[in-house]
Amino acid sequence: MKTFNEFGLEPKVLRAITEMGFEESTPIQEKTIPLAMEGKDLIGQAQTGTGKTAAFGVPLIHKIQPTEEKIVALIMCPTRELAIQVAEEISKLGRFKGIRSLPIYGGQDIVKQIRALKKKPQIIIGTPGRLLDHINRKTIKLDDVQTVILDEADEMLDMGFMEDIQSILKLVPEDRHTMLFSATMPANIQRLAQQFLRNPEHVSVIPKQVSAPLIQQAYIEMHEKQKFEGLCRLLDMEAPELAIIFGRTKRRVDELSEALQKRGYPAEGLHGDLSQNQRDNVMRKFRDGSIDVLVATDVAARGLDVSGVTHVVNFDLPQDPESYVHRIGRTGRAGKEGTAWTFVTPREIDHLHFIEKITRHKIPKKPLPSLAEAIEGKQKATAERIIDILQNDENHEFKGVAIQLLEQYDSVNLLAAAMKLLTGDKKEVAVELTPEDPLRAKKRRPDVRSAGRRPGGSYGSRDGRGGSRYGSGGSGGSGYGGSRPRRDSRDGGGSRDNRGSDRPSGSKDSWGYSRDRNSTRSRDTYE
Ligand SMILES: Nc1ncnc2c1ncn2[C@@H]1O[C@H](COP(=O)(O)OP(=O)(O)OP(=O)(O)O)[C@@H](O)[C@H]1O
Ligand SMILES: [Mg+2]
Repeated sequence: MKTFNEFGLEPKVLRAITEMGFEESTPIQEKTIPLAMEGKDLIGQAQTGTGKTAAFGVPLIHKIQPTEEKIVALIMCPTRELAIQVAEEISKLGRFKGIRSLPIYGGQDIVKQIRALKKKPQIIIGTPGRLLDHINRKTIKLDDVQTVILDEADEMLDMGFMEDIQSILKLVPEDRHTMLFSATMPANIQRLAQQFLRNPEHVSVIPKQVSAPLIQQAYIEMHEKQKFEGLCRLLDMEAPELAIIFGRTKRRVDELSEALQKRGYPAEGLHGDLSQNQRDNVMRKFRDGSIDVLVATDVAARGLDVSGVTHVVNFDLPQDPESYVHRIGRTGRAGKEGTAWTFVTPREIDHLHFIEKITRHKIPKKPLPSLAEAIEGKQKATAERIIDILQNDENHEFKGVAIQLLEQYDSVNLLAAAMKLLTGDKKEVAVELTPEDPLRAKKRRPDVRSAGRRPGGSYGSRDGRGGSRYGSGGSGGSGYGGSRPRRDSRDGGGSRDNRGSDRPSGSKDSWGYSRDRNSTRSRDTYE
């Protein structure tokens, strides 16, 4: 691999890269940085966690001049958390050069954003809904934008965002430099992308297998009712450093995070119905390790880079193969190993095989961890915690009382009692989750396509204030119909709950399957 010195980058950019701890470039960086520096339009595809952000960030920072007093680059991301994260990386890269960048996303005080915009950032990293708000208020002008980047491009050009992206790109000068990035790039989306790109180069460093190779994958077959106990056993057995558990719906995420807390796991939920403050708090706690378990909808599936995530669990099977690839890609990043478990109910096995087929990776089956394995794992983790304290914390204040106790009791019994307390067994706490319907392959209905319009067409839905991203739609095409029956809001959640989301169209993609847009793919209110 090339070192960053070999790209002809200016010293201030190199210094930032070194400070970030990057030595060699990753394959996608090696391929795209020179092309991007030449100003070539491109589609960059590489596995999750392989440094696509710097692949576009480095050449962008290299190109922009700090003296510029207008917005010259626009990066668009599908979720608020991702916009924040990408903005952070861009700001690190631009720090010595004095490049000003600003994240712009829904849920944040717009007045505050307007104030920050007055400082004349050169790069805006935003979610489409809020960007449009600013464009309409004339607080953001795109007339001078020279570079546009779509991170998670397949998601951004998919039905939910397409209209917004089109409206935004219409306002950017045509002779711009455009780059699209994602780990997945279905052919129909690539075709769509052509309209935004000029003679693009398709840079793909995807080997045979789409999912990242450092992720050990497995599935466990179990009934819906066994899932929660199964998850607790798995968490006990594996003792993750940090884990992300994906649930299908917002309700699921709420119930599951609460249930885990009841059982003594430091868990919190993330989904689009939370306030931005709540979302920020949950992410901050997860990043700093004050919680070990993040329970999330697909809002956390794309792009998020949290170091220390050793495990991903698909508590519910994802709807799309892409979603599977991105979800499990939250672990096994930047050369680290990770483990991904997927829970599959007997009726969903066909759907799992479909995901295997599309991602070209056979997922091995593992048994449900036994109670003995769970206990053993938990005990081992507790022992490790004790040893860790023993080795790192010399002067703790419990020594006096420890000496007293040891004079009165047997040392083994004493330690065993302390460990029992530490292990915090709360198995007796009863929890109940509302069952989810199984996902399964089923015959499609005949082609009944209709336009996918957002109800009301208001931008409000983008900020999680209600309204599904996708209006009513139909299914189209033939072949695989990986959908469940359409789910309506059974718990009064209405369209705020993503379970009613419909996505029209059903064209074949590069992986040779029909994307069923009438599916109830686990969509969240992304911005
Ligand atoms: N050249 C490099 N050397 C070492 N670490 C790197 C390098 N480039 C990026 N990284 C680190 O690798 C991690 C993953 O990078 P990044 O988030 O850009 O991946 P990605 O390809 O965008 O993944 P995803 O498809 O999930 O969005 C980050 O923590 C980043 O700081
Ligand atoms: Mg990324």
